[in-house]
Parts: sequence; structure tokens; C-alpha cells
Amino acid sequence: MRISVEEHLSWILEASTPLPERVVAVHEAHGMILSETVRSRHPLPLWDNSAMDGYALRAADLATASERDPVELRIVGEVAAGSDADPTIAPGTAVRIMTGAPVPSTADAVVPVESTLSDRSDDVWAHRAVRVQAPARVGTNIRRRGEDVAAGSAIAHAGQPLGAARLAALAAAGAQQVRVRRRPRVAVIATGSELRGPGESLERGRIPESNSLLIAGLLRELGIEPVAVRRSADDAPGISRQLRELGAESDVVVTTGGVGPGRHDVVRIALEREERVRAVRVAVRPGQPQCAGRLSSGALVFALPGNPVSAAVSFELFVRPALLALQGRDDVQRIRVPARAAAGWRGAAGRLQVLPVVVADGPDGPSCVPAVDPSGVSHAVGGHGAANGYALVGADRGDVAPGDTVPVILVAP
Ligand SMILES: Nc1nc2c(c(=O)[nH]1)N[C@H]1C(S)=C(S)[C@@H](COP(=O)(O)OP(=O)(O)OC[C@H]3O[C@@H](n4cnc5c(N)ncnc54)[C@H](O)[C@@H]3O)O[C@H]1N2
Ligand code: MOO
Repeated sequence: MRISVEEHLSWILEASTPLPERVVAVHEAHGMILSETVRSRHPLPLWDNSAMDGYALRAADLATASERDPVELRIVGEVAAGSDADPTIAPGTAVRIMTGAPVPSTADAVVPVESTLSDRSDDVWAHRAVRVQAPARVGTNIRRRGEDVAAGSAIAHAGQPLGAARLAALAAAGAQQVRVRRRPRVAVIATGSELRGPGESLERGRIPESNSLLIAGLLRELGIEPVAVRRSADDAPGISRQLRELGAESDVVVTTGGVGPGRHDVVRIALEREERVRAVRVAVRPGQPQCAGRLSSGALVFALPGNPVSAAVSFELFVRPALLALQGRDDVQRIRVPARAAAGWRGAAGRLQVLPVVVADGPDGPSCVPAVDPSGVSHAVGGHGAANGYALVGADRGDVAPGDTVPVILVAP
């Protein structure tokens, strides 16, 4: 049976019920997914403040100001950022003010220092009196209290990721702690008797193990530090034991290799006994053989094909969305952007083609070029290393001609 990517993903997402919530300090929440609505405790900005280093004054005083006939205002004080001073500005006076400092309640405009003349030739800042050569409109260079965010308005919602900008917004809005979903505990097992670790000798038939680095790295790019990263020979009882052990102490176990129909494809064989795990063939290239579901020991399992690019594509299509859904993320799909194919390639008739590409920006918008030979993608670990995205060519689309527009997702961190 061959099922579509959408069908396999929706089955996976149904099983990916959100993990428990916990309250964490805002400064420890980077990369987590919010599970509540957060409202601003106060208006942003907190008070009317200056957008410029300059002079707070009364706009009416400058009505007649011109280059030929500057208006002179007497300096009656200074307000720096952090100061709580509120000096009174009577007609004909001004105060020196710095960016971010509260605007005195009797001022209604700020004129930047560089549009003024100082009363001292050796200094840009006026000492006793400042001369202004042009009128100013009421409100000029004043950032009004609440113009960015009103007090009590929602600043972030459940399901949204806490990236740097959103965390900064929460801190500015007075949040100290936030409710988030716990991060999944994820274990990784790279299977295959041919695999060798760094520095081990590569006799005929042996190859350097790379999938554990790939999967652990993709997890880290999601902010998840794997709880275990292991290597295993093609030994069914050994793999069953590891799945039992790791499945009991993790939320998710990701394996690579051993899901094909071969005599040594022992992960598939070990998982045959698991009632809630299903083995399917998905209409995608690469990444066709997939096993996924829930282990009797408790964790979700994703048994990905061993071919390195197949493993990477499978992670992108199925594991990443599941890890986000476990954390309650509202949007588990990447944004697709159209890119111009700088070279053409053969499609994957009847299957979704997920082709590693190098995406570059240019004067005509994004373009992409295959990072690997499109006729032999799944094993091409070397070329895949240069890819920063995947072109998604629909099952019914056929070949891609140079200059065609194709949807791509950007995956590089
Ligand atoms: N008769 C058939 N043979 C194959 C089929 C099929 O339908 N019928 N499907 C092919 C497809 S498509 C894929 S994908 C693979 C699935 O393979 P397995 O999951 O069983 O993976 P392995 O056989 O263990 O390995 C495949 C390939 O990848 C290399 N590999 C595995 N693990 C690693 C690792 N950790 N680091 C680096 N490289 C790894 C491994 O040496 C193999 O070259 O089956 C096809 N065959
Ligand atoms: O489906 Mo396999 O993943 O093409 O190489």
C-alpha cells in the first residue's frame, strides 16, 4: 500500500498529543512554545518619550522661526533616559532631552540637536539658550504612551514559538514567567552493521556513520538536546531492547536504517510486534519506507530509512511537525516560497519529489539549483551538505524546466 505524505502526516499528528505544560522564567523560555495568551501589563511605550536627542519645547514658540530669524529659547533643565524629572517649560524655554527620556508634560514637541544652533561655538549642545531655525508640529519626535501596545492587549498567544523578538516583546510588556509546553525528550539510534565511528578503520563495506549527527543536529536546530544518541548493529533483539529502554525514558525515539524489505532490515522486523506502530510506503522521493507510531513502552517512534538524504527528508516531513505538535505549536508547516529553477530536472512521476536545493536570492527573487544529482538523491550525503532548502515538486507535476517556478522550503538554520 502506498499512501500520500498528507495521509501519513495526519496520522502522525493525531498521535502527537501535546506534552504537559510548565511555567518557566521568560529568560529561560527561548525556543519553547507558549501555551497561554500573554497580555501586556502596561502600555508600550510606558510614557510619552523622546525619539531624538534634542530639545523638548512648546511648538507654539517656534511659529515664526526661520533660518534668517531663529527663535531663541532659554534652557531650563535637562532630562536623560531613566530620569523621573518633569521640569516645567514656560513659554520661551526648552529643556535638553535625550532619546527615550520622558517628555516633560508641559512640552509638545522635540527638536533634534542637529537642527538647532548652540549658544557656544565649541559645542553642538546649547549651554544657556538654544536657537531654532524652523517651526515644529505638535507631537514631533514624541513617541506616545501606548502607541505600540495598549495596556492589557494580547501580545502573544498559545501555540506561538518564543523566538528572540517575541521574548523581547514579552519582557518589554512586563512578563516575568510564561506557561509553555515541556520540550520533548528525544532519543536517537542509528542502526547498521556497516557503520563506523570517527577514526575507526574503513575496511571494504564499512562507511562513516553520519545519520546520528544529522538527526541530533536537526533536533538541536529545533531547540531539543537529544537525551541519548546511540549506534546499533543490525541485531533485532538488541534493537528491541534499546527501543524498550529508550522508549520508557523518552517521549520520542528516532531510528535510522533497517526499514527496507532486506533480510537485515531489523528495525522493521523489531517493530512488527508493536501493535500501534505501522509500516507504510509513502508516495514521496526520497523517503518511501516509513515506520511510525507508539511503542508499548510509551514513546512515539519514527523509524526512518537509512539512506542519509531519505532520513533528512523524512525528518523534515514527519518528525519535525510531530515534535512541534507535541509542544502545542499552532503551525507545524514551513512556509513555502516560490523560486525560479536555475536548471531543469526530471520529476518523480506519481510521487512528491523533495529535492535538496541551494536557494539563492537575486535581483529577480529567489532561485534554486539542485544540490545533488536529481536521478540519485537518497544516498547523496555529500551534495546534501550544501543544500539550504528543498524543492517540493508535486506528484502530478512532471519534469521541471529551467526557468520554471517551484515551491521551496528553507531549512538551513
Ligand atoms: N528491494 C528493495 N530494496 C530497497 C527498497 C525497496 O523498496 N526494495 N527501498 C529502497 C529505499 S527507497 C530505501 S530509502 C532504502 C531503505 O533502507 P533501510 O532503511 O533499510 O536502510 P539501510 O538499508 O539500513 O541503509 C540504506 C543506506 O543508507 C546507509 N546508511 C544507513 N544508516 C546510515 C548512517 N547512520 N550513516 C550513514 N549512512 C547510513 C547504508 O549504508 C545504506 O547505504 O532501501 C532501498 N532498498
Ligand atoms: O525512498 Mo528511498 O528514501 O528513495 O531512498
